[in-house]
Amino acid sequence: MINYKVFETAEAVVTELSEQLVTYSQRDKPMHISLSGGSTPKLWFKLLAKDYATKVNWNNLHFWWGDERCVEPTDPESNYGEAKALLFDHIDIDAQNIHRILGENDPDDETQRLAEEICAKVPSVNGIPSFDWILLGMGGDGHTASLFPYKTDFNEPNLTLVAEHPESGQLRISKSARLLSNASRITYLVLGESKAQRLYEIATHDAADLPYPAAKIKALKTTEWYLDASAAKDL
Ligand SMILES: O=C1O[C@H](COP(=O)(O)O)[C@@H](O)[C@H](O)[C@H]1O
Repeated sequence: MINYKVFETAEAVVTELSEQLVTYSQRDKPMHISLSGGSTPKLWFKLLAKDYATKVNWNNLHFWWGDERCVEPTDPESNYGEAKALLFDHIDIDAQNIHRILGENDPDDETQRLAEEICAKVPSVNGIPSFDWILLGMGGDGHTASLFPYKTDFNEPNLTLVAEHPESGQLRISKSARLLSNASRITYLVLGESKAQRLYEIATHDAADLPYPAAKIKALKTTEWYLDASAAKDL
């Protein structure tokens, strides 16, 4: 049974996520949170910068990313660059709490460096690092992070990998399915009508019968889908 949380508007979705971020930030230990890229989280970042800058205990949170495009951090395609412009430039957070993927570096070297940084900083469960909360998006083709349909090895033993966008050929660095699945909690954040058909397909088929990484990757404890009414219209 897929765990859907449907809200009337996109604003209501990101308000709920913001309140949960406040709660995470009040825990008695540092929390490791992995952000999604692409366009969907922009609304959330803007709301956090506007209304939550002083409500969140930012320095109890460590931010990571599910994936990054192999571009400079100043490139409009950079997932980190977008989060920096919309959120991190507007809040008081220590630079050491922001663990960006260095998309400008050699992808193989960066993949290795990133895995080492994750192992050094994120507490392990079952022998590998376990993020407290991973936010993931879903592309219109069913990809998540930079794990693409028909291109993803779900048994990949490494924690991080280099991926290639199937259409543009753009190189990406991504957490592997193994690392994503070892999170305590995964929240898929999916907004807008353009994702409705893919969501319907996921809702009406066994994940095993679908090629979509977003349908297959689940966390250790909680996997849930935060949707606005437009995205959920066919469910
Ligand atoms: O390329 C990517 O796509 C997905 C979905 O992006 P969106 O623009 O449809 O929200 C995103 O989750 C991933 O991090 C990103 O690099």
